[in-house]
Amino acid sequence: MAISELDFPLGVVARSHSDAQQLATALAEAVAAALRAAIDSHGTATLVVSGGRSPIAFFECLAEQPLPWARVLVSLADERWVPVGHADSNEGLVRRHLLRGPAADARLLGLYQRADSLQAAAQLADQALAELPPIDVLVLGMGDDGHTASLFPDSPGLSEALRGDCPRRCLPMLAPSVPHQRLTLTRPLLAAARLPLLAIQGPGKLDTLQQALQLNDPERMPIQAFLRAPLEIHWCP
Ligand SMILES: O=C(O)[C@H](O)[C@@H](O)[C@H](O)[C@H](O)COP(=O)(O)O
Repeated sequence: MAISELDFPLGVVARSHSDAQQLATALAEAVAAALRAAIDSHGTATLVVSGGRSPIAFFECLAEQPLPWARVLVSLADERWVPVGHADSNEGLVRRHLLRGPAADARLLGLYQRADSLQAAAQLADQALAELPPIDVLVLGMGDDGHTASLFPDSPGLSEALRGDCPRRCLPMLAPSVPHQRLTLTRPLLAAARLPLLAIQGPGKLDTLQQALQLNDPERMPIQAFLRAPLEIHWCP
């Protein structure tokens, strides 16, 4: 199946790339162009990215893009509740693979803080996110189960996080995979991004997208909440 065969809502753009490196390069160029436009428009740019395994090539391409990086604030769509030095830390991933070269001048607003509990850590992240300007560019990933950010099906608190009027910016979540304890930005914050992008790879994730479109139930497949204009999907086999 090709992504062009999926029936997305009006305004959702789907782009297909020959391989992961082509996707990473095209995504980096699209994000850099949007960041430049944001800086031209209002002097700064706010970029929110996801973690996981697949963004590394994208981060490394984006880091080399020429733009006034000191005017860019980078934050995270979600975080594993582990110290930044932990191998599973999304902040650690961004610091290693994105905040380097020209992009080393960018500022980073991380989500992880030590706390007595995941709930307390989510409160601290929620307070820190009060400083986050409106998101200019959001890059989401997606799991085979239809999760995005750390909005996981069956996680306690998912319904609250998916509310269109959720008063929290960040909530605690539980993932089925380790590390189980996660922090996620909530639907209102993510859905308000000026340019939302979804980067996925492989036929399995096309199947997941097709299921999400057919189910039309964000509680069962949270990605569905974001399959709407002006989402731009980048996919490769
Ligand atoms: O912290 C995380 O793991 C991510 O934010 C998560 O939402 C990720 O985007 C998906 O799990 C896809 O991960 P891959 O791109 O590695 O498949």
